[in-house]
Amino acid sequence: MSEIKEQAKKCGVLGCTGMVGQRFLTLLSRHPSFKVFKIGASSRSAGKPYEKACKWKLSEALDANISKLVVSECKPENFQGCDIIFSGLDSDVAGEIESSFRSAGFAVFSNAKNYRMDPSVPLVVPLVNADHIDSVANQKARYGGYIVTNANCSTTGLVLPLKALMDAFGVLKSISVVTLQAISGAGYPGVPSLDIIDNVVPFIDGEEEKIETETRKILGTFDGVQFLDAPGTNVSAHCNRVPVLDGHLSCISVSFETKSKPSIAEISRAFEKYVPLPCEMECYSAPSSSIRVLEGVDRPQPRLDRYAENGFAVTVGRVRKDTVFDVRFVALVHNTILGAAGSSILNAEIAERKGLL
Ligand SMILES: NC(=O)C1=CN([C@@H]2O[C@H](COP(=O)(O)OP(=O)(O)OC[C@H]3O[C@@H](n4cnc5c(N)ncnc54)[C@H](OP(=O)(O)O)[C@@H]3O)[C@@H](O)[C@H]2O)C=CC1
Ligand SMILES: N[C@@H](CC(=O)OP(=O)(O)O)C(=O)O
Repeated sequence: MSEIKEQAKKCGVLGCTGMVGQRFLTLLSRHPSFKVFKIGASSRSAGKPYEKACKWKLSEALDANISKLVVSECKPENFQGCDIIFSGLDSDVAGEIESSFRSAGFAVFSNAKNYRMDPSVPLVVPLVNADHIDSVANQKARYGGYIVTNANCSTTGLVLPLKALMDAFGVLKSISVVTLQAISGAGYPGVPSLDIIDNVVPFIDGEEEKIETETRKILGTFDGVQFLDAPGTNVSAHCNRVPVLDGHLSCISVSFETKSKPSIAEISRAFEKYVPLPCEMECYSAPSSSIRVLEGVDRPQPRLDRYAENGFAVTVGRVRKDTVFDVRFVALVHNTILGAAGSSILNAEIAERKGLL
């Protein structure tokens, strides 16, 4: 766009018409140093102005300049001049397209599942394992560019409170999580209305496996060469789709390996005191408080709490003793903000601070 300032990073957004793509454009439209420069989607949308190509689903109106941009096909040559590529691509096509952008030398920040468990690609929940971004030097040497992935949206809402507990009390032995996931998580048009209205669907394809495996990589370490899974961290997940627009709620129970079990007050304090790296670095999108703890007996709730810290925090409530595990609580994450586009943007802010852009 013509008004892009000299010092602003020019951003390309792949998958711009989808639920995550719409969130990218909204968040980037008010970003002080990242500006939308090119947008891409499928050949069905390419060649059309964004306002014609996209079925806009967010309550906030989009910036008029962005809505007039013409959608391109997702080919690296159409994104020349971009400093950052954000991807909200469907996973059926993300693998090949993102790899072509990496080979063309771009820094790609992806939401898709394709490369999350790749041993050379960091899986970064920015409020949890920002240090894993350092590993992109290895990809740069091999491919010219690099891919940084962020996690499955439910995984993101889980690992943030788990990381606070790990830092405070050591290895987490066993974790049980039961999710209640919003329909925007399934993309657009997503779950048929006849399936979800007046209903709960107790199955989301592949979701439980992703939560169980991604959690160990994210809570693990990067030793300069490879990613090492966190010890313990045995996760059992049940996933359910519920008739909520945005916001994934999780009921979580945790057992610690340590014999001296922390009290409920100590656990609540560990959530509140947790300060992740992007907050220390004062990244623009970092929340002032990354885990918000609520006292109300019936909180958090998606409708009331999903926009805590502009959607960049996880809200925790009902922290209490468990009769089988050591502690149980409820956590809420905004699935398309911290659970998707917002985390990609924070990852790019971290990469910028580290001189990797
Ligand atoms: N929704 C969420 O809460 C979360 C989603 N994710 C992941 O983020 C990604 C995007 O999700 P979401 O926005 O919900 O999905 P949507 O289905 O809403 O959007 C998919 C996007 O991919 C584009 N696309 C589809 N086929 C092609 C193609 N052949 N070439 C180029 N572009 C194509 C679509 O463009 P067009 O309109 O032209 O078809 C659209 O822009 C997925 O990988 C998803 O798994 C991750 C975490 C959370
Ligand atoms: N499957 C998630 C959203 C998503 O697309 O996740 P992933 O990128 O891990 O497939 C949901 O339905 O809420």
